[in-house]
Amino acid sequence: MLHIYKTPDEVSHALAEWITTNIETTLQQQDRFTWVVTGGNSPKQLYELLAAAPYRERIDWSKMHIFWGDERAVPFADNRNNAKMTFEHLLDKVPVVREQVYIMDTTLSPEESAKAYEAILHKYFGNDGPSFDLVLNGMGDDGHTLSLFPHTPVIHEQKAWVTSFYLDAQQMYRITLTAPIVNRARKVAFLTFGANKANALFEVLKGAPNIDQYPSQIIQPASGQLHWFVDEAAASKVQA
Ligand SMILES: O=C1O[C@H](COP(=O)(O)O)[C@@H](O)[C@H](O)[C@H]1O
Repeated sequence: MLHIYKTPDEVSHALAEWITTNIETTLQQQDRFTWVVTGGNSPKQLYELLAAAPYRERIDWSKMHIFWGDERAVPFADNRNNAKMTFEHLLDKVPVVREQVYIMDTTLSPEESAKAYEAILHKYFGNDGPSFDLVLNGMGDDGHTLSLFPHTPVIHEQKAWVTSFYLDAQQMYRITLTAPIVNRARKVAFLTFGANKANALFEVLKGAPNIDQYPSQIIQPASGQLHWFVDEAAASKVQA
């Protein structure tokens, strides 16, 4: 489902409301909510909104269990670290239970970190694999999501739940959930805005299948819902 709003500000507000309502509704039926958060720049305003009234009070943070979709293999103190950004804009400001926050450990080697995160998921969800209540994704200008970058083998990973690889273009290791695990989620929401994403959004939603060029195309929940929250600038080619 495509949700289009005029400005990035409106997108962030609408998504804050949507996420909060989802959490409230889900927690009427179960006692925990598992949320995979995204990194990058796009979610900063959304996270600030969720950390403030009225959303902060509407969410039962004691029942929130937080995971990451991907991580840049840099120390936690590095500004590029996705977990650091999430703490600064959201988690440090809400009464989340620290033991229910599962960061990708970048003190380990990328390979060990991926294995350790997979072990965490096995322990938490059992061997059948996770089925997260919500996965929040971003999409880069190049159509990547999570750390599934164009023309990288991780796009096709079927066995591992979490994997790592060296991203030549950024001279950095990445750690990422793989597509099959994300596609088991009950709901996946993309947050995407800005004219620089218009081409990728068009190709992902309307273009011919080409997951190597536009990895976001691979995110198709098997039995869950897929939502795109975008602004008019990002949607300009889709709407034309
Ligand atoms: O590198 C990354 O980029 C994507 C997209 O970020 P955005 O700021 O352009 O929305 C992000 O979803 C991912 O977590 C991050 O590692």
